[in-house]
This record gives sequence, C-alpha cells and structure tokens, in this order.
Amino acid sequence: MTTVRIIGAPTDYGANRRGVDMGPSAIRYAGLADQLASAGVETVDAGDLAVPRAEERDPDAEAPHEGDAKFLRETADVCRRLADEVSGTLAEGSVPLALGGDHSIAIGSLVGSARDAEIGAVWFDAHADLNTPATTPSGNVHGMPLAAALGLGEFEGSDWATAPGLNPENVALVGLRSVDDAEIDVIRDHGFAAYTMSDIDDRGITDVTEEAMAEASAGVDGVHVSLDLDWLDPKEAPGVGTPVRGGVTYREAHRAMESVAETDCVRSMELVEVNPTLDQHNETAELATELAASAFGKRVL
Ligand SMILES: NC(=[NH2+])NCCC[C@H](N)C(=O)O
Ligand SMILES: [Mn+2]
Ligand SMILES: [Mn+2]
Repeated sequence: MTTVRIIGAPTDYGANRRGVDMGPSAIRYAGLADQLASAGVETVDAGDLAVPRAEERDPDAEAPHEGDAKFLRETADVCRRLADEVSGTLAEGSVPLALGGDHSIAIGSLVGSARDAEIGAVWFDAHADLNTPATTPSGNVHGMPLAAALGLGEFEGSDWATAPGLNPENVALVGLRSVDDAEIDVIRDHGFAAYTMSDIDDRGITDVTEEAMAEASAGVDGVHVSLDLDWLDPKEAPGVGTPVRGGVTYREAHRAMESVAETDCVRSMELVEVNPTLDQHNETAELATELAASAFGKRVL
C-alpha cells in the first residue's frame, strides 16, 4: 500500500497576494486525509514547516534592484528544509505531497525529489513559471521555480535551487495561457514539451496528459507532479492569487489526474497557490483535495 506523507509549506514569500500561506490549513480542513483514504492510500501528516511571517521582513531590503526576486533568501530557507523533508520521505519509501503556499515551494519539492534520482516534472499551470531574477516582470518568485530548479538564471548562489537529477528533456507544461516573452524564448530554446489550452481544446485533455506524462517519465526514475490551482478556470477555482480565464474545467482536471495515476510513475506531488482569502466557501481547497485523490488512483468504479 502506498503511503503519502503530507508536508505543509505555508509560505507566501513568492506571491504578491497575502493569504496563500493559509493554503495548507484550508486543504487539510477540506478533507485531504479522507480523500486520500478513499483513493486507497495511507496518509501520514508531517505538519507544517515553520515559516516566519512576511510582515516581519522588508521584501526589498535584500533585493539588489527593482524587478529582482523578492524574499529570495527567505524562500531559499523554506525550500532547503522542504527539500530535506521530501528526500527523507522518499528515503523511507513514502510519497511526498507538499502543500503550498505559493509556487516557489516547488524549488524545494524538485530539489528534494531529484536529490538521489533522475526525475521528470509535469507542470499543470496557467503559467510557465520560467522567469528568473533577471527576466521577472513582477519580482515574485512563484513565477520562477521551474527555471530555478533547472539551473537557469542566477538565484543567490543557486546551489540551493538547482535540482540535480531533473532533466530538461523530461519537463512538460500543461494548460499554458499566460506566458511572458522571456519564458517563450526559454521554452523554445530548451525544447520543453509545452501544451497550451489550444492544444487541450484540439486534442482533448486525456491525449495531452498522456503525452505529457510519457515525455516526463521517459528514461527516469519517476515524475514530480506540480499542480498550481490556477491551472483550472477561475470559475472552478476562484481561490488563487493570479487567476487567468480560459482554464481547464472540473471534469478535464479530474480526467487529467486520472491519467496521471494510470501511468504509475508519480514520485512526488504538490498542491500550490490555494488562497483561502480569495476563495468561496473553501471550494478551491476542496477541489485540490479531490484532484490529489484522483492523482493517487481514486476511481468511481
Ligand atoms: N505560480 C504562479 N501563480 N505564477 C504566476 C507568474 C506570473 C508572471 N509570469 C510572473 O512572473 O510574475
Ligand atoms: Mn499559475
Ligand atoms: Mn505556478
């Protein structure tokens, strides 16, 4: 029986909206453990990493100039500890499930998951999260984690941020609809498998997800599944800080996660960007729990 170990990373250092730090509580309260039980997996809850409140820090104090990454040192501190939790969880034979927090925590998940293995990553997101401190339009590190983990750009020494066993040829992005110019260049230059919402319109979610999983898993030990809730249409998932219209539907999201489960190569996963202060009756957190259950094998029959 699979054991999923839940690790909360209640950070909002990487986002421009407060509130996403309450994500882990909201996702647990929405019934994550029960959902995972209904998927037939055992769960262990490791609790939350201790994260000092953002108000206690001046975001610009350590940023060399405007446009650079905000709270990068604080993010590095959280991600180092998350990476240790993730690799420790894998070492004991369990599957780590990290709860954000904003998407900057993916740096920690990826580094930990790729510490002792070759991995791929599938990025379910409206955004590509491939900016660097040099290209970011916002200064928000949640727009940069994939670039950081791939060793692109300069991230305060970068040693803490680069995922050793993450192979660029095993990265797939699914659901893109808001991509910055610099990110488009990165996608083209590195040849990442990238699927826009138009690809999903044309080919259907099952076909796209199966191909993305195949790309990500080819020749590696396992795949990290990164689920940013803004991947879904804001009508389905209103509780996110950077909503973009035209996202996947409730059914498409479930079907995609079912395809993820069918591949049987999920090594680690994260649920990020749930912002309870922007949500309606915790429905985005609830959706996150349901999608995790589908990704871990829950079926109707
Ligand atoms: N994980 C996210 N929600 N990322 C949003 C990124 C938005 C924009 N591309 C930026 O760099 O600021
Ligand atoms: Mn996003
Ligand atoms: Mn994201």
